Amino acid sequence: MVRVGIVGGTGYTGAELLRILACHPEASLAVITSRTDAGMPVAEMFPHLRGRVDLTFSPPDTPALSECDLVFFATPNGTAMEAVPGLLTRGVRVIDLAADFRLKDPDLWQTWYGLPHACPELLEEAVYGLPELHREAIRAARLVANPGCYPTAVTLGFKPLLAEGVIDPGWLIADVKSGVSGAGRKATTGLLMAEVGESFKAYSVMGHRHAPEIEQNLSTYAEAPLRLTFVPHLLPMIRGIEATLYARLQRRDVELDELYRRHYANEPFVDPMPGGSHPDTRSVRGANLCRLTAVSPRNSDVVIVQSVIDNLVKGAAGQAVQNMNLMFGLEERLGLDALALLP
Ligand SMILES: NC(=O)C1=CN([C@@H]2O[C@H](COP(=O)(O)OP(=O)(O)OC[C@H]3O[C@@H](n4cnc5c(N)ncnc54)[C@H](OP(=O)(O)O)[C@@H]3O)[C@@H](O)[C@H]2O)C=CC1
Ligand SMILES: CC(=O)N[C@@H](CCC(=O)OP(=O)(O)O)C(=O)O
Repeated sequence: MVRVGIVGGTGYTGAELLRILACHPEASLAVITSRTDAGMPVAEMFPHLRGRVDLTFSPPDTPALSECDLVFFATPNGTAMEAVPGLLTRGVRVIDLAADFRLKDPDLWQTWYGLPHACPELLEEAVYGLPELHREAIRAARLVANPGCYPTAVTLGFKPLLAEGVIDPGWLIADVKSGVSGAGRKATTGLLMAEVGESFKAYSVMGHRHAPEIEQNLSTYAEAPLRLTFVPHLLPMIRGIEATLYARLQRRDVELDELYRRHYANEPFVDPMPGGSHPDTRSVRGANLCRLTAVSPRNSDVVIVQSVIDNLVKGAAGQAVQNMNLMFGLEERLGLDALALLP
């Protein structure tokens, strides 16, 4: 059994970790933290866990975290980096669901996250936790940086085309939409139902912190400098991300369905659908899955990729458990077999 701790257990990704881990046959939940709700039984805050999780929230400075095999940080950006060095020293492995260890360049991190990195010496060691890119490194990692939700959908969508030299890396567009749970559980006026309901908007069009993360992922596969336009949108729904990706073909001798099928043939959590199908967010709601498809409309040199995930599952907690399975030599699918919820 893997003895697991969760820092930040009252947010949406923490709650999603609890939902998945409560049914995981090889994980034993040992500690879960909250500063605001320390002392409260978990099942009182989250009644769907009654009878399944018999823990009480502890403050995040509890020494019990040091006795875990693995600690997940489901906390705001800039939190994990303060505690991670101490945990690693005590032999505890860490998966951070926030962005603290995702970017390799500490100056770039400071530019986008607004504060100096507390432990830049760990950035090189940290493994970016997208199993479809770094499976072998994740198995051996002490510290995994779980990807952002938008970068998961966009990276998995563009990667086959770049890796096989099919598109021009100098002209990539990612038009991506997210449900409001992507912004977390904290009270924010802009996320009230009366603000987001019956409305739809783009945001951070001048630059979003996920752009450098996506560029870092995809640059490895690009033969020339990568130029990405990334525009996120907020949708009046709760869960889900849909990424519509555009690129210019630089080769026409490629059968896109075959390319995606071959590229993801051994990936348990990526489902390449036939061209002409339209993956929708409800087909992945609650599931640890990215569904995608690529087409090039007739007489056009543009390829359009559609990629969908549940931001809280393949975009966060599900992917984190997939990484845990790899790190502890468990079957990669363990605890992650849930199908999507329909409707
Ligand atoms: N929501 C999503 O779809 C995704 C989120 N992420 C990332 O995952 C992380 C968590 O996101 P999410 O669950 O949405 O966030 P929430 O805002 O919903 O929850 C944050 C949690 O962290 C705790 N917390 C806040 N500040 C601190 C602190 N200084 N020390 C310890 N605990 C703290 C909070 O509890 P308390 O204040 O009581 O301690 C709460 O439990 C974020 O970095 C987010 O960017 C990544 C991918 C997708
Ligand atoms: C809808 C919405 O607001 N989404 C969030 C992204 C959530 C996330 O995954 O961001 P991290 O990199 O911090 O983990 C945003 O745009 O800030």
